[in-house]
Amino acid sequence: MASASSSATDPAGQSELPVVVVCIGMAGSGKTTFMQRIIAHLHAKKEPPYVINLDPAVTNTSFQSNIDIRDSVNYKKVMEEYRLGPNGGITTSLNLFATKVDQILGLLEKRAALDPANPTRKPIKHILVDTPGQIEVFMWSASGTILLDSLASSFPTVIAYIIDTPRTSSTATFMSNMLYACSIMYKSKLPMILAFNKTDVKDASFAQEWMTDLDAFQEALHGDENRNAFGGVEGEGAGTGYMSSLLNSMSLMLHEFYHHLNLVSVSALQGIGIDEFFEAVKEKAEEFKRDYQPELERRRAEREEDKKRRREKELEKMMKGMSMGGAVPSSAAGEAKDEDDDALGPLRELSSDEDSDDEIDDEQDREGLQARYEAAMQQQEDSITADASFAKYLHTQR
Ligand SMILES: Nc1nc2c(ncn2[C@@H]2O[C@H](COP(=O)(O)OP(=O)(O)OP(=O)(O)O)[C@@H](O)[C@H]2O)c(=O)[nH]1
Repeated sequence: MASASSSATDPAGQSELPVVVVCIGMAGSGKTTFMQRIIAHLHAKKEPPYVINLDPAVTNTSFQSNIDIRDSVNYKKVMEEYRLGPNGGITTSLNLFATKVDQILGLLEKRAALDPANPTRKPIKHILVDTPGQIEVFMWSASGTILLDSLASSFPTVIAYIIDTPRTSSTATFMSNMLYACSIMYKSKLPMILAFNKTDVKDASFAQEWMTDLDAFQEALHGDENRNAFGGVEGEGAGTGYMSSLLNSMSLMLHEFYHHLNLVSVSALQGIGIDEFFEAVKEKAEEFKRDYQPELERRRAEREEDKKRRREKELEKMMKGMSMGGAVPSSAAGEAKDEDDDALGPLRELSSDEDSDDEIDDEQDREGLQARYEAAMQQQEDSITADASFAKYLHTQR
């Protein structure tokens, strides 16, 4: 796995590592239109990006993805099989897809390097990731964290938070959006760009002012208060006084957080501000290498150590279990796999110039538990898929 720490080059030292831009935005913020716009922009610059769709529930996107979660996971089937609602279906689909994270990274690393067999093909410069509109499902799920952490441990990674500017122009909606952005940043621990979208309808200069001048925000707050914009009766819980003082305190707290953000005004519809957006991406990628990388490296080393300890413990337990009860019936592993097989298919990559070996088969997934156990003994660097199967088996043995 390439490490984002290895200066800015891939393991072979052949090319600059691409930047991962993860687009996050509330439903209706214009995330899909924005994705479409930045993809078209990069194509026009003859720097086609590598696109990953992580939204299993999206019915149609106006752009093509190189890796699409929908090719591997059947969201409707997941809901049916596990009797889940829409959000549970998205979470479980992401969980299933997260077991393929090593394969995804393998494909990305291949595309990030020069290909001696195809010297005319330029290594990719940008990896664009689309996420579900249900932000919390992605940001606060274990699989969302695994996917983000894995990307960030291999490539400089930046979050682009898309905001619906016309719907963020009151002090209360502005503040709630900023709190959301703040929670995403602290959860992901990644540099963030705020893309104020739809500026063809409403200019984002008010946001720029509120983020740099605390007095200006407080003045706007008093204005809203005087217009009784918050409703309610003072002193009765949700009334004017309460809301106003809450927003005031939050603005004091968030003022420090604003220093870490880049704000860009864009219109995905009209293509305004896209060059500025990519300037911000460049800046944030540098910031990632300078400020975020050391912390990520430390966390990754900690996780690896922890994983190794747990694996050794599990193997020890397994050895004991096998010597007492004989070999594990292969049907146990087979049954467990069958359950997932219906909903989870192999990872596919859309590529016009790749050989068919880019369609990664799941041969290893199909091996019995015994074979997986032996593989784990031989390879210390086994995949998450094997870990998950082990954990599943051990769980059933408890
Ligand atoms: N005026 C204007 N409208 C925009 C802009 N970007 C997107 N829209 C509109 O906003 C609406 C929502 O856009 P989408 O791109 O579907 O937004 P989304 O965030 O992907 O929404 P979901 O698909 O519900 O998650 C559509 O009607 C778009 O045409 C923009 O820059 N300006």
